Amino acid sequence: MSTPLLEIQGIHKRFGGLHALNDVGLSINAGEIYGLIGPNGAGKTTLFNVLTGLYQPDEGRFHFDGHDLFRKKPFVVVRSGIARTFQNIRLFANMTALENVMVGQHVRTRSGVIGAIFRHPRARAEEAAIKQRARELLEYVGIARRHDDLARNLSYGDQRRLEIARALATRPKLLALDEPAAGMNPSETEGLKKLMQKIRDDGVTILLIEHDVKLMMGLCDRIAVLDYGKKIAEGRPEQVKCDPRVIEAYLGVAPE
Ligand SMILES: Nc1ncnc2c1ncn2[C@@H]1O[C@H](COP(=O)(O)OP(=O)(O)OP(=O)(O)O)[C@@H](O)[C@H]1O
Repeated sequence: MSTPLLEIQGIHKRFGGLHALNDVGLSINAGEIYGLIGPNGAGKTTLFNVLTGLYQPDEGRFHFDGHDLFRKKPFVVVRSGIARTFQNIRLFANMTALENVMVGQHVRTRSGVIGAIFRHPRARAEEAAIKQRARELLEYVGIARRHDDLARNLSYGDQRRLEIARALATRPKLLALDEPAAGMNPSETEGLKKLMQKIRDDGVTILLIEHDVKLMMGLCDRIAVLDYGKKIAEGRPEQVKCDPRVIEAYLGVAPE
């Protein structure tokens, strides 16, 4: 069997007396769309924050693509190939769509943000390449026509797409999406589903938090279910939706 792209074991995260993640382990294979579901407060975003270096876990093991990422800083995690979006959109509201994506690429440039500001010749050449790539990414996520618009003027669905473009700009192997369909109408959600499938088909593994159970069941290869900080089930969608612990904790009734 091939080595998983991401493997965590025995992850614990406590906030004072609250045990937000309690012995959580999972492994994600390259090329999967892996879903994370669970009731509000189950620990899903906390797990994302641990996986992206925003929170330091108290215990556990965390390996990604040959790197030991346990308690590593966010920039180390990004450079190792994990990018994410946030539950509450975090764009640079007063920058254009194009500029938002260009910022995402600076983690991979040789001259970095400072070099770009002082406009060294090498930085200028890099900047042109970055701009070109940013245009391609906007095209890829389907919002090329909005490249000169300020991020705050984009529709909600387009802002979500822009966040994905910015995350892809870091050239991730794993893209972690925190509730990307929240607030979307059914046709926007359908479009987003197609975009996620395209991203996966182009070689990027996806870890996804979503409350839209229908979307998750139709999209994910495997799903893990968290409840009160513990993983209570994991498997293919059709297995998970019939699991009595999942029905009791989360689904209430079995979905059709
Ligand atoms: N920085 C923090 N300080 C204290 N408690 C926190 C912190 N972050 C999360 N928690 C708590 O940890 C628990 C898990 O929260 P988390 O946001 O991970 O849940 P979630 O499954 O993502 O929920 P939702 O579906 O509502 O987004 C909650 O009880 C939350 O209040």
